[in-house]
Amino acid sequence: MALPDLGSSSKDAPCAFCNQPSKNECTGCEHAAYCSGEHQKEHWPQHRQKCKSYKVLKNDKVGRYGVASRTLDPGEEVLTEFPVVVGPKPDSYVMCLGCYAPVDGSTSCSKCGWPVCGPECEMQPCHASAECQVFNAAGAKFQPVENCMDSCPQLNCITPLRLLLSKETTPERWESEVKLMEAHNDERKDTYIWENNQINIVDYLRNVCKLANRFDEELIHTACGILEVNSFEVRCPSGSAIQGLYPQTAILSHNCVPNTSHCIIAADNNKLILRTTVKVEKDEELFTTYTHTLNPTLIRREHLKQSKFFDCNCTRCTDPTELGTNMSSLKCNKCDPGVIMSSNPLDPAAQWKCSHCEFVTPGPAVRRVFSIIQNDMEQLDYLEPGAETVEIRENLWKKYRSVLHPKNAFLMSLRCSLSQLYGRAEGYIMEDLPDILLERKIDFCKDILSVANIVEPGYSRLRGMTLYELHAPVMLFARSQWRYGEIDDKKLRVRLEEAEKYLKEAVEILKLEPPTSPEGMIASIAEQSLQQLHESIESLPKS
Ligand SMILES: C[S@@+](CC[C@H](N)C(=O)[O-])C[C@H]1O[C@@H](n2cnc3c(N)ncnc32)[C@H](O)[C@@H]1O
Repeated sequence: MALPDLGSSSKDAPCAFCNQPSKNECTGCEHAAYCSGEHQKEHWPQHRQKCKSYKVLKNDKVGRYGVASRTLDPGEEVLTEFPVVVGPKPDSYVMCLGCYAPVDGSTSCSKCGWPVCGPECEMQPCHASAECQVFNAAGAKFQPVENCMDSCPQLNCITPLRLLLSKETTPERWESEVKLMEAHNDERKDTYIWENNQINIVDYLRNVCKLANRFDEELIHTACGILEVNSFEVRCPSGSAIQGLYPQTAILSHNCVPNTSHCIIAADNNKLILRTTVKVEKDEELFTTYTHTLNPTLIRREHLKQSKFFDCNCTRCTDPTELGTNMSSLKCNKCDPGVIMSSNPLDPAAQWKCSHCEFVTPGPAVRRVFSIIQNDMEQLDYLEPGAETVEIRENLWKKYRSVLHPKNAFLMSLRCSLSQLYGRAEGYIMEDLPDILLERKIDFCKDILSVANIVEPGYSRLRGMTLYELHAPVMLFARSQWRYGEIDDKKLRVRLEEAEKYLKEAVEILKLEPPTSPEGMIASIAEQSLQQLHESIESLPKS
């Protein structure tokens, strides 16, 4: 652990731990004092757990934002927080209002008639102490839906209503945290979402639910805006994705290269843990990402503008090469080595130009190409896992590799899914993969890491998962080559040590995930594999 970052202070306050005179003051919390010398080593780790690792500042560009109040190590916990509210996202399918599992509408709450799995779920406080009472008192009925997999706008009022009710039940938290959150009402007023909210949420709550005396129109729209701009996705054990409002974490600004990552522990009342992914120096800004890092700049910026109402001008967005990754670039079909990039990535209308020939094309034409690819990629989400999904992705790969730069973000997304399918999909399980596919999986993982090291560096889930995917084919390919006499014992050891290095780092990253999450479960499998791999390396003849 790094030694303390102590500010020099003229205050002669006693050490917070041993009461001896001290001239040191923690630069993190600005009030605890430390003795110097020997005690420092002992007291610093104790203090580190108590001292707030970030502070909140404000400027005209972003509003509130967070900075590190001392140097933070990679993977260090920045904060933990419980949500003010959780509930369905807008336009979700019909789900139980107690546990959020998908339901078909055949079971409902005995008190209000809205969808729940059964008696246990209707008693869950999130439902029983919130909307259930309102619906019951007002006689607001849930209208049966024809197809339970379709989006159900009736549920759109649930989370805003829960948030509004929290204003009455926990007014301190509303006053000190929620009220300060950005809702972007002025920008949202002209959107179709605002119009839909007016009907499905504002009018519904005020008229059908008879809440007009408790919540005015502006307040309801503000609650909707706070959720739209600030909420995080929460994955439920049932597989449903819902939303949660975490006011401290939501203070962090966006950057397309984040230096933090968070996980949410469903089994611990949806507790969120925010950690750094890389070393963050004192006074450096803490960033999260509001969008998918494996998207090209045009798509990321469009998403941020539409959903969070700002133009991202981060270093990655400003650079036509996306920090040298070429994640936005296309191949030139007029010359061989040419790479096509935007002449101004902050302007969607700017010309895209070839780096080698005279070819130019307008930004909107590139956007149309991206739309076609996005559409193809979205179809992949509806495929059942199986051999066919490998082939469909490989075909898309072939289709786009002549158009896109090899490191383009869309090809990276395809690599991500293929790297996980090779070794798991039907007909492609790890033990049966021929060497050529082991090598393909290795190449995919290495390519993903080459961009992940830049756009999601350090302790990121993307790096952790990719390192885990990489270790197995490296190990199996080495063994296969050794078996056929293509490499000797010495080379085998080198390769297995390489696999061990990947696995070690994967464990280090993934063990920070909740043990019951998919990544946390992989961490524990990886830890066992690491032990076995280590033993198998130890048993090799030493040269
Ligand atoms: C989740 S909130 C972040 C906290 C917010 N700054 C506040 O004061 O409550 C998201 C909003 O912060 C602002 N914001 C965050 N990151 C930004 C960035 N990189 N550039 C400009 N504005 C940003 C935008 O107004 C955005 O809608």
